[in-house]
Amino acid sequence: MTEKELLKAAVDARNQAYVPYSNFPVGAAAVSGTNDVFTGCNIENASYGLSNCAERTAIFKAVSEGNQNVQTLAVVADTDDPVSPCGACRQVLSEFLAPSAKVILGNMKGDMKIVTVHELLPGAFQAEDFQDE
Ligand SMILES: O=c1ccn([C@H]2C[C@H](O)[C@@H](CO)O2)c(=O)[nH]1
Ligand SMILES: [Zn+2]
Repeated sequence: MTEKELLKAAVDARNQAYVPYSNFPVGAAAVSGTNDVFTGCNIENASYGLSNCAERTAIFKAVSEGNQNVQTLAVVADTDDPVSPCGACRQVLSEFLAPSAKVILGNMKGDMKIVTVHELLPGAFQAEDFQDE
């Protein structure tokens, strides 16, 4: 799947966003190690803090269907510059994407920026920091 195709999948997922509070729909698409694509949107809640971002929805869908290694993740929103994932999502990305994995950031104008997970969150908290081995 090309970067453009993956962004298109994220744009389609964005149409499913449940955003009555922010009116800021976001879409994401995660490619698994076996090249399956899992899409996600942000899903908000009347108890605001329970809202889930598009990136985490997509990653959690991948994991819940047996894909713990996400290769590439695309995210898109209607921002001036390519959308910038929140800190919580950066941490979750670092759990399921390799440090060098590609994250494709986009907006509705078609701007695109490709970064690595490490660039998004250098020094991410890791299981190795507290587990044996
Ligand atoms: O990268 C981002 C940034 C924000 N949001 C969501 C959270 C909330 O629903 C809305 C406004 O912050 O956008 C995402 O889904 N992804
Ligand atoms: Zn987030």
